[in-house]
Amino acid sequence: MNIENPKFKCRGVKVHYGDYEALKGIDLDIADRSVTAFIGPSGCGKSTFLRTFNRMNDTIEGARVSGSLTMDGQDIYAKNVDPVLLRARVGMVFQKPNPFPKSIYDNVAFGPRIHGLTTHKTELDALVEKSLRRAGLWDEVKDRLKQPGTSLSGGQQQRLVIARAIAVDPEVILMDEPASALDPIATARLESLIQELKERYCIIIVTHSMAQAARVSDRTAYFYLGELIEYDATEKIFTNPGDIRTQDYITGRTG
Ligand SMILES: Nc1ncnc2c1ncn2[C@@H]1O[C@H](COP(=O)(O)OP(=O)(O)OP(=O)(O)O)[C@@H](O)[C@H]1O
Repeated sequence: MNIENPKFKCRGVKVHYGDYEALKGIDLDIADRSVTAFIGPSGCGKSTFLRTFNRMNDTIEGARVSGSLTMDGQDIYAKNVDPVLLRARVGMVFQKPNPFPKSIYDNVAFGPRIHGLTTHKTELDALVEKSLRRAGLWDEVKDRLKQPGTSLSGGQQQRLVIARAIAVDPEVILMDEPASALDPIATARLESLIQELKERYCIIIVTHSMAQAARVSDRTAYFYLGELIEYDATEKIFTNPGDIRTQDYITGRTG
């Protein structure tokens, strides 16, 4: 589908694990300030593809990425790109909330400290508060910032991890099945947060829940066996898919 001024442009993106071709040449553009969902049966390559956007596949032994992937027109696999800096611009939230074994405050302050984003304690305090507010967690934790991040509920921990990503001022947030460990109430909370965050960030979400993709995303990409089968407005994908394989998946005949 045609997207004006895309945040990411992927052309012929392949990923191999050793000899195994997990992604077979993906062409797709991702819009800024919107939510893009990746769906498809288990093993189709959604998570593998998600990890290409912040070079997390670099950390997996035997994984090899080829093709072209640009962010704001710049090749993110160019030799002069520092993956650590890239990952601050393109944050990631995983399936299981993974707060560091530190206080709530220190979880959020971690990135800004490493990247030297603030010079004074008051500035850091303000940044921690702003990040927690944006992640919709401030009111619940403002009186217990010194307690361990792991003392929070699963849904709160997931929002803490989002606050930690937000603290380094990213442009993109990648989410790999972020609600799969959450109960329905925490999931609803997370979904409404995603809706708020898209006003500011480019969000890409991998989800097994088609209902969730339908609720939160603007565009949906359907993958099958390492190929992109269909990519369109979410409403179109779920009401009138153009490919029989997409239709089989959304109606529960595949996967
Ligand atoms: N580290 C790895 N080493 C070898 N093969 C891998 C590795 N990670 C993924 N794969 C393989 O690549 C393919 C795509 O996996 P991936 O995890 O991206 O799929 P997925 O669509 O996200 O699946 P799921 O929905 O089950 O999480 C699968 O066949 C998987 O077995």
